[in-house]
Amino acid sequence: MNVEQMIIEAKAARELAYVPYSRFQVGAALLTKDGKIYRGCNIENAAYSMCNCAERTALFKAYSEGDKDFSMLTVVADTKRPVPPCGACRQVISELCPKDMRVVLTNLNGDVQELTVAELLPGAFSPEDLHE
Ligand SMILES: O=c1ccn([C@H]2C[C@H](O)[C@@H](CO)O2)c(=O)[nH]1
Ligand SMILES: [Zn+2]
Repeated sequence: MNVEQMIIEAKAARELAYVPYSRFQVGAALLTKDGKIYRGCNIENAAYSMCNCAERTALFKAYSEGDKDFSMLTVVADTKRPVPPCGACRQVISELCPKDMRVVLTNLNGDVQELTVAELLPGAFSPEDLHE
């Protein structure tokens, strides 16, 4: 599975976004090490704080199906720059994905920014910090 195909998957996911409040559609695609793809879109709610981002939708779908080994995450939105994941998603990605995993951020203009999970959230609070 190559990056271009993963971006197509994220764009398809974006079409399903439920965004009556922000009108801001986001799509994500998460690739497992054995080649399965989980798509995610953002899903909003009239109780605004319940909104769930596309990245976390994809990750939670995979995790809840028992898939926990990931090799790439792509994210797309209609932004000027490649869409930057929010802080909450960076924290969740940081805990559930390998530190060296590729994260590919894009927009509808075809701009691409690629970074690793470690680069996405330097100094992340981690499970190792919980207990001495
Ligand atoms: O990387 C991002 C940034 C924002 N959103 C969602 C949250 C909310 O539904 C809308 C506006 O913030 O976009 C995502 O899904 N992913
Ligand atoms: Zn987010």
